[in-house]
Amino acid sequence: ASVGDSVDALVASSAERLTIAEQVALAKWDSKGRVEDPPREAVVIDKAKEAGAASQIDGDWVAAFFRAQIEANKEVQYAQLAAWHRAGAAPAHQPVDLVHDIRPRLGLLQTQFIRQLAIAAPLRMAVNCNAQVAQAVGNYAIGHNLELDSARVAALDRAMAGFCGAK
Ligand SMILES: O=C(O)C(=O)C[C@]1(C(=O)O)C=C[C@@H](O)C=C1
Repeated sequence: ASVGDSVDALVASSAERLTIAEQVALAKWDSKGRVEDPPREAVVIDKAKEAGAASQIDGDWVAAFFRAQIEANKEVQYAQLAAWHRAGAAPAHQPVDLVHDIRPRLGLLQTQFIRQLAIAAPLRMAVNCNAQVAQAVGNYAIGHNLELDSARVAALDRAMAGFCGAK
């Protein structure tokens, strides 16, 4: 896979992670739990840094990348929970097990992210990095018939916002 393709792959993984955010939101609707769980965020970032180190990926960069992924995840959760509060109910759904099902799925995705980050690493220092990432998100949106000004595309832009710059 080329470096350019790897940014497309990161955008696709980010979209997958945001789809899982919808399941997280359902779990939190049922449990009445808070969206933001700072100790859990610390665990997610520590694990990512550890996995990144094994692939010779800069720890500060991996941390910045996953902080953005987590922020986007919360953005999706807040929007969905508010929509369900306005509607008076969440959509009918099976029980969602955050700890035993959803977080492990996020963990599997993390492995995929690390692989893709290792390939895409040279691009983060490119002068046009932000433009390339924005373009990759735009291409994803077009390919999936998403309006560029939709909440989903905004969340994808947020999710990829930690990719460029720094070391
Ligand atoms: O695991 C959770 O509880 C989530 O809401 C997911 C997630 C994440 O993106 O990894 C997002 C927000 C929380 O603060 C912690 C982690």
